[in-house]
Amino acid sequence: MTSTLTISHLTKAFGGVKALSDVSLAVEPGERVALLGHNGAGKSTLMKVILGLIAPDGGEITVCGAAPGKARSQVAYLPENAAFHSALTGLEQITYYMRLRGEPVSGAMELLDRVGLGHAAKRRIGTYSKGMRQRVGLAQALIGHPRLLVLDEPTSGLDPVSRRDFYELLDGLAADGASILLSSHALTEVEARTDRLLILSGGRMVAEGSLPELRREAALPVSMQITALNGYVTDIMSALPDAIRLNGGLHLSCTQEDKLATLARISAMQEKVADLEVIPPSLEDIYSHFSRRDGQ
Ligand SMILES: Nc1ncnc2c1ncn2[C@@H]1O[C@H](COP(=O)(O)OP(=O)(O)OP(=O)(O)O)[C@@H](O)[C@H]1O
Repeated sequence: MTSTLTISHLTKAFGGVKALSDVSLAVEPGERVALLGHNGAGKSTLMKVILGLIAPDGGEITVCGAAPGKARSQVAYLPENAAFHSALTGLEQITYYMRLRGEPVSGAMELLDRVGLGHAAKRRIGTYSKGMRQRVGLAQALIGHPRLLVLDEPTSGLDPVSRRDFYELLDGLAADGASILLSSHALTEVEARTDRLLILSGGRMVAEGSLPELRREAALPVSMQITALNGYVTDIMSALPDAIRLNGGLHLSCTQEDKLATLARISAMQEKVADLEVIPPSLEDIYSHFSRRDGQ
């Protein structure tokens, strides 16, 4: 299978600021990849290089088998705050973009239906909500069946239902073979809705993989919340010397290696335990772990 996007050893500096250092990655057809990173990590710079808007200082990049910019007709971009002319209707806006891209405008209404805007197609964009404007942006990005969609924080400012609808649309595009690269600060959301996470920190790719892979690599401690049956707190604390009293229960943190042995010790006291909750490290914990590792 030929990758839709391949990047190897990419570097880009602005004056003394290294925006990208030795970044390598590949995105396959049908893959949904999330690009995470703190403010200034290099996400927008990477997207601009992919789109051919700025040239890298070093390294190699191929987009749909061509140099960035050469494959523009196969690449769609949705900026974080897509701006539209408020006096145009949704239908006029999409028709206009279709003409610019040399696409038959007869498909404009179908495209608006696809992003859930059919009912408002003939209303001025100035009367649209933020979520509706974001859908216009997505409809515009879908013109011409792009093979790669580059989306800059596409769901920021959207309500939960609009976010879910948005990701369902992306799922359909990915199922049809499109590759999706989206940046986000909404960690929990991308954990559930993408295939792979990339974490940039200070211009370097500090982690890459599915959440279970990153979780394993980070090997962060697991938390356990134990609720003792009446009168047994002291017994449990003497059997588990690392446990502390917290929020009316007992809290224990142990390494991934010790997890099963600790669970076995708790289970041996089951007549004294009312409840046990095992809390794995959150995506925020994993994200901070990798970002910190790079000195952030
Ligand atoms: N045109 C430019 N001139 C000078 N410095 C720049 C330029 N573009 C980006 N930078 C710097 O490069 C670094 C990476 O910026 P970039 O915009 O790629 O980060 P980002 O991860 O997209 O951040 P955010 O989440 O805030 O959008 C930052 O230190 C930024 O100040």
